[in-house]
Amino acid sequence: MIFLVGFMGSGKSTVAHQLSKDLGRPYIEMDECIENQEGLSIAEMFSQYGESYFREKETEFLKSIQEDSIVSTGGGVILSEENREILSKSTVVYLKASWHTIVKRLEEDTERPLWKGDVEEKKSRFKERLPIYEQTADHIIVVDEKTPKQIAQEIEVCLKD
Ligand SMILES: Nc1ncnc2c1ncn2[C@@H]1O[C@H](COP(=O)(O)OP(=O)(O)O)[C@@H](O)[C@H]1O
Ligand SMILES: O=C(O)C1=C[C@@H](OP(=O)(O)O)[C@@H](O)[C@H](O)C1
Ligand SMILES: [Mg+2]
Repeated sequence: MIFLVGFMGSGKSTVAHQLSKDLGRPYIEMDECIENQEGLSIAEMFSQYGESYFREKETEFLKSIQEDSIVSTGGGVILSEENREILSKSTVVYLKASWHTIVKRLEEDTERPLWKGDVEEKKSRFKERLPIYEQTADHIIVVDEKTPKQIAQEIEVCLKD
């Protein structure tokens, strides 16, 4: 299993798709699978049942993955110790994006419930999470100013090491 982790907008979903094509390996988009299982969008889960409900579903899903695949996680997957424990049994690749890159990419976003409102709040979430991504990762790929194809190629190189 290869887990892609990183902040919202770092490109986990985009790069998982690219990497899957390049390596000819299946990929799993966690957020989408949870949405399909629940029959609700993530935004609806947050507004109807709260963030903690989504986090429970995230952990349940993580535990249920069987197929050896490339997994695009949600940005908050590293928050729980239990999740980090599961990730630590596989290869974890952190897509490291600068704050500037994240803001540029998510400028138009209206889907992500934790990418809303006060910019300082969003920035402090970004800063709080940075060390956790770094501690959880086996490999760190800086993604700023790179195309998904370039990023996938860098990942392929470090997976061979
Ligand atoms: N390497 C990249 N260069 C430019 N834009 C990108 C890149 N990777 C992702 N994006 C764009 O950034 C946004 C967030 O990407 P996404 O893959 O959904 O990130 P994540 O899953 O980490 O939240 C999307 O609009 C996507 O098209
Ligand atoms: O960072 C987070 O806490 C979240 C990130 C989202 O996924 P992306 O990282 O793919 O945007 C999604 O799981 C949910 O909105 C919560
Ligand atoms: Mg995503």
